[in-house]
Amino acid sequence: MTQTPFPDDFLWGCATAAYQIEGSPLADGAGASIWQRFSHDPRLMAAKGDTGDVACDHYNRMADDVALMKELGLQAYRFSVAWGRVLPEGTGRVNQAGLGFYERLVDTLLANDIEPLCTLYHWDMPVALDDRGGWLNRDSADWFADYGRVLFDRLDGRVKKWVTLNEPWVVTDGGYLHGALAPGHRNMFEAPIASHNLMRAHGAAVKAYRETGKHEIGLVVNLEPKYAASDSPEDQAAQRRAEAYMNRQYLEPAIHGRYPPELKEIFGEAWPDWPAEDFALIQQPIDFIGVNYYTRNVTRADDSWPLNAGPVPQTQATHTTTGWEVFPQGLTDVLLWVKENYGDLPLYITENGAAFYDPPNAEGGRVDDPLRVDYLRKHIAAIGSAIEQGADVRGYMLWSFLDNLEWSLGYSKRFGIVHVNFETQARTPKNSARLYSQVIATNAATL
Ligand SMILES: CO[C@H](O)c1c[n+]2c([nH]1)[C@H](O)[C@@H](O)[C@H](O)[C@H]2CO
Repeated sequence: MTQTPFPDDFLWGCATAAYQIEGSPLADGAGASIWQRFSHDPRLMAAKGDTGDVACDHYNRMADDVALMKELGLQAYRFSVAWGRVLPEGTGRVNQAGLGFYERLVDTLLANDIEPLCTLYHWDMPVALDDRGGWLNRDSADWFADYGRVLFDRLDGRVKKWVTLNEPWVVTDGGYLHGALAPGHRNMFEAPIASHNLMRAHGAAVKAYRETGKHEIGLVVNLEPKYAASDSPEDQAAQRRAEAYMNRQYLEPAIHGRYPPELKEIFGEAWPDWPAEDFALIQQPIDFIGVNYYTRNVTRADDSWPLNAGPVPQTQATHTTTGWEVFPQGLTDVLLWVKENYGDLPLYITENGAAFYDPPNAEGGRVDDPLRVDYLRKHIAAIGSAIEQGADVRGYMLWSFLDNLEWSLGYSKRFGIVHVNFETQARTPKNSARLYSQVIATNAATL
């Protein structure tokens, strides 16, 4: 066994999101979100009948869940706020009961020496705002900044690491282009507009934070490194298109104040001419980049796929139950890619994990998940390799603390290191949780 020590102040935690774990989406005056609407619509929801009405019942079990985080040795916890709990109409009236839940969560985390990392937007826009155009409305930047101010005013200081958006790419590709996620639109002309307004909202929230905030705020992007299938010009071009569309579309404007040129080629007439002043707003300086990494893509020119860029199946590799290749080297590569292309901003892995088949019930209080143990060992070692090569990685938020609602795929895809019996709500740490506790205790990767 070889050990790779991590920096002394490296932050080990887990990540979740409000709609995936909380349940009680309309409790205590909360306003419904687009995921409440989407999950209850059998025309839209792939896993029909799986809604966030109960989920992991975290809204009622928060104190016990934090105690379990403490027992496992977590040093940090990345959660998201349900916008509609705090602002039921999305703007204006503050619902103190909803804000109070997050204040209790933060205080309970701090009382257990667990650092809170707070994500403002993890996909659950209030329906009241979606009915006003949602991310298609340029006013969404102001709505989002005002929502951020409510949280900054109440929690900044106790929360010292803020995230504006979780994965704007998934929000627009899933929610506006392909319709697989809320709000379920399928419109090539809408996707760039939603995408651009999300980034304007990101910038507006960062700007609002700088008015009073005394700590750190960043952006979380999903990065899937694209490896050209061959040196052919066609495959090289396909790799560039795929990389621009998924991996550069948000970091380029946030860091460099521009879009990759490939996007106008990809969207054609659906790509607007953006007002120049928008980029000054979007490019507000941030304190860190959050990287969500799950897998890679070997990319070839293939006109049966969008962008004329399709995946080359890696049939020799292990795959997760979501169909993703297990490829730890991709995490090392993508962290170094961020450093090379976007400079030396501190990086956090804000999500990494895997869904493998786990039994619905824990037999005798144990859940053996060897594939997840192996996945975590190798991906944590991959981070160590990136750090050794100069990437300034500051922390790792494992996805996820609990088995939870995997969006339109429902409860069948289990990402948790803690098993949830959704009949009884019993929590059972899996063997991967025990491994993670060892990693945290030793502050090292062991392979
Ligand atoms: C396509 O992979 C993305 O990076 C991604 C994967 N995941 C995510 N984004 C989301 O941020 C989480 O809410 C999901 O539960 C999680 C697992 O699917």
